[in-house]
Amino acid sequence: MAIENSIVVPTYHEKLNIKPLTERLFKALGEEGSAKSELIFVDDNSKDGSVEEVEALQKKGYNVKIIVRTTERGLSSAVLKGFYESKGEYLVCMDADLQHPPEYVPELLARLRMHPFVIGTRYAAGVEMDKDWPLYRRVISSGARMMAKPLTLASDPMSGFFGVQKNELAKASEGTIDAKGFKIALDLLVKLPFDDALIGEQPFSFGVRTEGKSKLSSKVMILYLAQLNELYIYKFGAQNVISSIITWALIVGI
Ligand SMILES: Nc1nc2c(ncn2[C@@H]2O[C@H](COP(=O)(O)OP(=O)(O)O[C@H]3O[C@H](CO)[C@@H](O)[C@H](O)[C@@H]3O)[C@@H](O)[C@H]2O)c(=O)[nH]1
Ligand SMILES: [Mg+2]
Repeated sequence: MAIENSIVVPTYHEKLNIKPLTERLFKALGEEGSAKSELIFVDDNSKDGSVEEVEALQKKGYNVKIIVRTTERGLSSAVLKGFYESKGEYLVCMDADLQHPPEYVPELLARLRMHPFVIGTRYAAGVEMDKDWPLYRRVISSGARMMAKPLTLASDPMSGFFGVQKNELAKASEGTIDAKGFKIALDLLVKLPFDDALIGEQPFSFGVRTEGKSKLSSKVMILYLAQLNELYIYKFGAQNVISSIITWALIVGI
């Protein structure tokens, strides 16, 4: 059966999460869904046994592969690499650490048949934030979300769980997608030409990381501000940055 769905997972030191993620994902997809889906890990040379873990899963018959990068590092560029190497038309990005529970993937894929882009959102009725997520991460996340409001209507543009149709990805002008940042969903939401009204949303409860550590450090906040600056200029033009900041201030009620 032809591959329709490609699930791309950036990894750095995630050996212990690879097997449970693969097993839970393909179980959730079921027999028919699994036959038309591939799972691609894009690893930045972790050298922690992730490759061997994937090889063992391949021997068990799972359609999974791992791309190991040795000359590049970074979450967004890893995701883009996976997208460009994928066979499917329906692309999903998710984290390895099970904070994006694989059981939501079939629903997200179904929505992706009807929307050019589907954002996994933690800000919806009936879902909740990981209770172990520290207060400082919640505060930063809320602030970051507010600052992105003028850029997109998506309710959780900071999310690392999303889907995009490959033909939409191909519409990005050459070299515009920023592979340096780590908020790849936000970048795509701003730069792909689809209308905001067409964005689909997949509510999900943010899970708890039980193996390994978060890779995102405080430096990420500075990178995010730089990314926001670039996106404001991209969307509103350099001369409009001041007025868009005023718009933002009005929106968030400062
Ligand atoms: N290849 C590669 N993968 C990376 C890198 N840095 C992180 N990753 C992978 O990217 C995924 C997310 O990293 P975490 O370290 O688990 O991030 P987090 O602090 O939990 O933040 C996540 O949730 C936030 C809230 O939704 C998101 O904003 C953020 O993008 C990320 O998805 C994991 O699978 C991790 O291994 C890197 O430099 N290279
Ligand atoms: Mg995580």
